[in-house]
Amino acid sequence: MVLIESITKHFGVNTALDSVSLTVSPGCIYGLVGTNGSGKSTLLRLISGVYSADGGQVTVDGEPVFENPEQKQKIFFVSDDLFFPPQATVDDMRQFYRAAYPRWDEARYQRLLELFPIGDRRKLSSFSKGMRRQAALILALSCAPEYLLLDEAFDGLDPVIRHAVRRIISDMISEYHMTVIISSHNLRELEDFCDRVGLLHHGRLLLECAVDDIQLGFCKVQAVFNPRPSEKITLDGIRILSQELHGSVATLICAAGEEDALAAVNARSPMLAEAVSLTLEEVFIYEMEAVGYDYSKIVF
Ligand SMILES: Nc1ncnc2c1ncn2[C@@H]1O[C@H](COP(=O)(O)OP(=O)(O)OP(=O)(O)O)[C@@H](O)[C@H]1O
Repeated sequence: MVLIESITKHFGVNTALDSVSLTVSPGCIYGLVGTNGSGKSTLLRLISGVYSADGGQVTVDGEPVFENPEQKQKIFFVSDDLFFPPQATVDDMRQFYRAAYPRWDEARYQRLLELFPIGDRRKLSSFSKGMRRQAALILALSCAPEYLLLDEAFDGLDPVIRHAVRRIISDMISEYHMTVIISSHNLRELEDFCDRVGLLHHGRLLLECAVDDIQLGFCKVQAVFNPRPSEKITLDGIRILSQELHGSVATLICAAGEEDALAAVNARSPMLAEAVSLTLEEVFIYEMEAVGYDYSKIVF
């Protein structure tokens, strides 16, 4: 289990993470989403023990990771900014990781090389961006880590490879009791892939929930009012993330399930009201608008 308790990280005067707490349960695929510079990579680096925290603590299975080589053997971090030694081939990296990770799975490595035939004798520096990503993922999965941390790791992979990698990871979770934390801006992909998501903005955790609960926790209600409301609509006990009024039709984005939101809207006696669920991407955009991160009205 990954336990993050009130973690804070500063870079000079810049606060990259501000008292973030969350728990990632074993066997979970946890998606980290957020605006650019919101602290996703910093959080992954703290979990993997690359950085030490300035406040709070991160533990993996009850132990800190920073300067703890034994704990680090359980964790594989695929950075968004891949680094390989300039002359290295995939085979060189295999030898390096095989020595570093006790659960290295040679049969899986060979199988992955057959599936993704990038060649293990060519210099990694001669690979395309997508091929380098494939190499990093082949090596990461062959290490069979207990905790796999992926920082925008599917970036640059073609759709077929992305799909294949997602399937392999899902299979490995049960086979190796693996836990995955992945950051990405591809919310559609995370929605299909993850069990839970955390939404970061300016170093703070704005939202944390199970992906299945998004449908229970958010919806869009469209309602026709006659007469047209003269003021902003408020609903008893329901947070409205965004609202628009076009003529007599109001569109309300509510932080509530469809049933509760409809009941609250119907209490205002509209002529007609209906609710639809939201995607993760819509929840992301409306939550961001609610905290002033709103580019929707910009016109060039
Ligand atoms: N090594 C560093 N030195 C100084 N500042 C840093 C460093 N790493 C991150 N930061 C700052 O910390 C904040 C969070 O950065 P981070 O890379 O964690 O964001 P992110 O959510 O991964 O962003 P993106 O989605 O753009 O990749 C940013 O303001 C960034 O400038």
